[in-house]
Amino acid sequence: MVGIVPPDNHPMAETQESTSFSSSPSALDNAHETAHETAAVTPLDNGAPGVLIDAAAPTPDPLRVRAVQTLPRWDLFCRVIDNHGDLGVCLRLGRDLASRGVQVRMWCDDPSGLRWMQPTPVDGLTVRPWSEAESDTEPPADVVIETFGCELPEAYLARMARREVPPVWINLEYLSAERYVERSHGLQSPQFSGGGAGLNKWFFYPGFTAHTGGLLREPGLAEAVARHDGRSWLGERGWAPDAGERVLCAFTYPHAPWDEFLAHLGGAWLLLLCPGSAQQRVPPRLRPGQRCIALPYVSQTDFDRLLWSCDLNLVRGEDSFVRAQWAGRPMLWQIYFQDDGAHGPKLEAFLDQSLAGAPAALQSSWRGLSRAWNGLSDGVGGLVEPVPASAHWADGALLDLAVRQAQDWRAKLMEQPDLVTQLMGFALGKAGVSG
Ligand SMILES: Cc1cn([C@H]2C[C@H](O)[C@@H](COP(=O)(O)OP(=O)(O)O[C@H]3O[C@@H](C)[C@H](O)[C@@H](O)[C@H]3O)O2)c(=O)[nH]c1=O
Repeated sequence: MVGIVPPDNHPMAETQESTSFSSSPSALDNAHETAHETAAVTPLDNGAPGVLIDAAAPTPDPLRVRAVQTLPRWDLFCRVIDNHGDLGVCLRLGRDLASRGVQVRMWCDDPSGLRWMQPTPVDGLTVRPWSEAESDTEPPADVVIETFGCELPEAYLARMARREVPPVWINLEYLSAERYVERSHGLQSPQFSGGGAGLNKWFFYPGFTAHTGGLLREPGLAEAVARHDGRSWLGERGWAPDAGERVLCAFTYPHAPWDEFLAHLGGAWLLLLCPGSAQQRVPPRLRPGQRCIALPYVSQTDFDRLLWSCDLNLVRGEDSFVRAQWAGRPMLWQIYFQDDGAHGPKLEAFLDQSLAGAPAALQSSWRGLSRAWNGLSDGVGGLVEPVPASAHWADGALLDLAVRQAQDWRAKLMEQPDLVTQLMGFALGKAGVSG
C-alpha cells in the first residue's frame, strides 16, 4: 500500500475560486486545434471498444486482465489550473485504474487538495511531485495519460521516445456534450518536434454518447447509490433535515444568482453549503422556511454520498457535475465560465442531450432555470440576469418530474461502457494488442 498524502511542506489547498480561464482559447480548444492542425490526423481505427463487463462482477473481466498483464504501469500527469476539478478528475481516474489492478503514479504540480479529497492511502496509487518527473530514474510507464492538455515535461517525453516499446500516450480531454467530441475522439497527433518527436499522441474524449469515451464510473457505483440511506447518513453528520424539509447541496462559483434563486425556491429547504462561494454568497437572512448549514470540505467519497443524499444538487465544473448525474437526483449545473462565451453552447448541448424525451413542461422550465443560473438568456454568454419568474419550479409536480428525468437520464448513461473500461481497451488497441 502506498501513501497519497502530499508532502508536509506543501501549502494547503487554496479556497479562492476561479471561474474562468482567460480570454485566450481554452486548453480544450487548443488541444482540439492541435489535433486538426497536424498533418496525419486519422480517425479511430478500431471503433469504441465494445466491452461492457463490470469489473466488480465475480467473473474476471478479460479486457481488464489483458490490460493489467500487458500494460501494468500507468503514469497520469495532472496540472492544477485552478479550483479542484483537475485534481478531482485525476484522483478519480487514478483510483479507478488502481482498483482494477494497474500500478498508477500521479505526477501533480499541486496535490495539496488531496489532504481533504483523499485523506487515506489508496492501494496501487502513488502521488509524485511534477518536478520529479524530469529526473525520475524509473522508465516511463506503459501508458502515459496527459490530462487536459497539460503538456508533459520535455525530459520525460525524451525518455518516452527512448523506450524500446514507446508508451501509449493519451491526452484525456475535457468533458462536453458538443458534437465535435464524437468527431475528435480517438484522433491521433504524430509528434514531429521536441522531446517527444517520433511519438504519437492520441486524443480521448469523455462524453455522453456511444461514440465517445464515456464517463468515469467505478465498478459497483450503481449498487452503492442504491444501498445508500441518505437521511441516516446526513443525520450521522448533524446535517439532517427537519420534518417536511427538502435538502439542497450547493457547490457553486461566485457569480451564481443566489438572491433570485432563493426568491423562487418554494417550500421548506435545508441548504447544505459547501466551502467557498456558496457560503460567502448565500445571504445570511434567508426566507421563511429556508435555513442553511455551512459544511467543511469532505473527502471525495463523502462528497459523492452527500450528492446521493440531497433532493437537489447545485454543482459546477466537471467532476461534481458528473457525480451529480450518477446520484440520479435533480441537478443544476453551473458551468465553468469562459470569457469567449464558449460555455453557452456547451451548456445548451448538455441540456439538449439530457432533456431529450422529458415532458415539455420540464424541458422548458429546466432549460430556463439552467440558463438563468448561469447568467445566460438564450445560450449566448452574458452577464448574470435575474431568474425569470417562469422558473418558479421547485414546488411539487415539477420537482417530481425532475426526479424522474434524472433517473431516466442516469439509466441511459449507465448503458454506456464506463471511461476506464473504454480507456483500457483503447490503450490496448494502440499498443497493438487488442483483440
Ligand atoms: C466541495 C467538495 C468538492 N470535492 C471535490 C469534488 C470534485 O472532484 C472537485 C471539484 O471539481 P469540479 O466539480 O470539477 O469543479 P471545480 O470548479 O472545482 O473545478 C474545475 O472545473 C473544470 C471545468 C476546470 O477545468 C478546472 O480548471 C476547475 O476549475 O472537488 C470534494 O472532494 N469534497 C468537497 O467537499
